[in-house]
Amino acid sequence: MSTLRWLTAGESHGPALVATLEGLPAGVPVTTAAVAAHLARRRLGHGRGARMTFERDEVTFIGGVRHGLTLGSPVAVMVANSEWPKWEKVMSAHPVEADELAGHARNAPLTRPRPGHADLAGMQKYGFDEARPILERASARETAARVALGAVARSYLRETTGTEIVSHVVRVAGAQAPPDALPTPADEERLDKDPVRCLDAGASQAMVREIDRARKDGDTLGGVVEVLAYGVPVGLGSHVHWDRRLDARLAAALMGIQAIKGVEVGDGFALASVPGSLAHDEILPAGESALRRASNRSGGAEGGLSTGEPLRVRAAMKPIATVPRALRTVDVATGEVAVAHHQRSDVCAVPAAGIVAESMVALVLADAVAEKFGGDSVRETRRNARAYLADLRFR
Ligand SMILES: Cc1cc2nc3c(=O)[nH]c(=O)nc-3n(C[C@H](O)[C@H](O)[C@H](O)COP(=O)(O)O)c2cc1C
Ligand SMILES: C=C(O[C@@H]1CC(C(=O)O)=C[C@@H](OP(=O)(O)O)[C@H]1O)C(=O)O
Repeated sequence: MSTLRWLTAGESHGPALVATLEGLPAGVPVTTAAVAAHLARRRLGHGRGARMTFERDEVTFIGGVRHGLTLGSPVAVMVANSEWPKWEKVMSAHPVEADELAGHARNAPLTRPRPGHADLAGMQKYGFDEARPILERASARETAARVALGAVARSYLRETTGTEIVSHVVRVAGAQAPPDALPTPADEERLDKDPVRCLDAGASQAMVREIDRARKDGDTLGGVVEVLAYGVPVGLGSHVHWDRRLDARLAAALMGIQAIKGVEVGDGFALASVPGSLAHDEILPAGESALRRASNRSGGAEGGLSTGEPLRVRAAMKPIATVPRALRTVDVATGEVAVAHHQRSDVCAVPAAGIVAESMVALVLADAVAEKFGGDSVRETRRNARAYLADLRFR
């Protein structure tokens, strides 16, 4: 049940990714520069692989935007893969011999499925005898399309409810940020400059060291990202049905990111080990017609509804599955024991996953805002949101 509908298409080494977003009102400011800026943030982070250094994301709006504003029609955006000419033969309909590829053996059938990837189960399910047709779509290259749509969703949120989203890395393997280092949107520039998007300098250096050690050891790492949304109005989502709960929608969206294996809302798993008297956020008066919370352990969501406190969600990423010190597998062409296919890969993509997580949170919140406040123009949505907030007995 969604007010906004969105889809992506495209393969990792295909000509382009495309994404559409339907249901936004007219008048949302959207520029290629703003989308490109978020795509650039997604490419960064200590531990990213060689591909990030030479490939470029080329953004083109092909529908729904005119003179920098949405029209109310579906928004369609294309992110071209600048490496396409090098991959055209590999991806072409007619297989070519490996030696035609100027020394690259990339078109050799990938019959040694990589543990931790969709390779093996995908080949079995879709009836392929090699992994290429599976890995092309399973690849996290697809997240570029989501970040492009996320940039549009962020602009809609900023214009209608003033909501701003920021993320940071709270863990890379054994290196952890201090629990009190919560960033605000004012920290975004600093975070974007940090090699692992961590506010605490000591923790950031420890994370970089972990990544360098893993690279040296031919290994890979995962970690945890946290996304915060400030200025979320009270009452997004609903308690009335499981699929309308804001926390459930956020969890599904974050779990839908490649390699995310766990999601927490607020204090999440830690709440399971404390008594109720230390688990909730007491409600206190704050003047005549305002209330405040003594804490924000809930992460801004109670009973499937936003509380008006900052929204706080975390996502745990497993280590990159293409491990240079290649894992054991079976060559499905021969049935022989083998090592998994490996050419190049990220060592750690946790900072990039943070940008993708920001985008998913933006899309979920944009959907919940569109559902609650409606409107065919941004002005109408903003008016509806302000009228609702002004009418609350307590703020
Ligand atoms: C931003 C980002 C970059 C990634 N880069 C790589 C990579 O270079 N190599 C790799 O093997 N996996 C990479 N992954 C993870 C794989 O796509 C993912 O582990 C794989 O699809 C299987 O994960 P799943 O079990 O969650 O589906 C990346 C994930 C993200 C979010
Ligand atoms: C291209 C991106 O990420 C890719 C995600 C990815 C994977 O297996 O998920 C594997 C790598 O690509 P390749 O197999 O071509 O080296 C990453 O570079 C990107 O994020 O834009």
